[in-house]
Amino acid sequence: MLEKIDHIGIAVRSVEASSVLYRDVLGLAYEGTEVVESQGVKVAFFRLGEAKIELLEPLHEESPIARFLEKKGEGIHHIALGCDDIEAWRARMEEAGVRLLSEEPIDGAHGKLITFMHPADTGRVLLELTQRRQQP
Ligand SMILES: CC[C@H](C(=O)O)C(=O)SCCNC(=O)CCNC(=O)[C@H](O)C(C)(C)COP(=O)(O)OP(=O)(O)OC[C@H]1O[C@@H](n2cnc3c(N)ncnc32)[C@H](O)[C@@H]1OP(=O)(O)O
Ligand SMILES: [Co+2]
Repeated sequence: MLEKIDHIGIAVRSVEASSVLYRDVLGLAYEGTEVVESQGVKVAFFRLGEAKIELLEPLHEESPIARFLEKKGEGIHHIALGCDDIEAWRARMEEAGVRLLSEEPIDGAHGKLITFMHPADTGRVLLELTQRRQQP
């Protein structure tokens, strides 16, 4: 089943600059930054209850976040839904005619498995499925 809204992804030009609002003004619990080369991003997480805010800064011009910033500027980028079985949810979404943006689940931040779905099939909202890796 879907468990919660895991995080809201926000595209920013500078994680440092945007952290002032979420950490210092809003007082969200800062959980540090992480570079995820495969996605061409540096991310910072801020916890609020069960959900998090994920700030995403592009590492280079080919990053999907760089393209987003170029076309739309800073703003909400995606909604990530926490699930218990990402493979089952991938199959369910495909059955519903929603295109998946990767052949397999991919490595996300915090060692999670993630999958994105094409926004054209989800009402122009980029949705991400995220699942904790099964402990060995
Ligand atoms: C570090 C991992 C972390 C985690 O949580 O663990 C992450 O969240 S990583 C986040 C960054 N990675 C990704 O976003 C990967 C998935 N994204 C993609 O594959 C692309 O960005 C894609 C396919 C969504 C868009 O690709 P691209 O920008 O090259 O295509 P277009 O600009 O032509 O856009 C096509 C169409 O989609 C609309 N669009 C693009 N981005 C978004 C968005 N974030 N939300 C909603 N809609 C979006 C764009 O407007 C175009 O639609 P159109 O009607 O033609 O305007
Ligand atoms: Co995300």
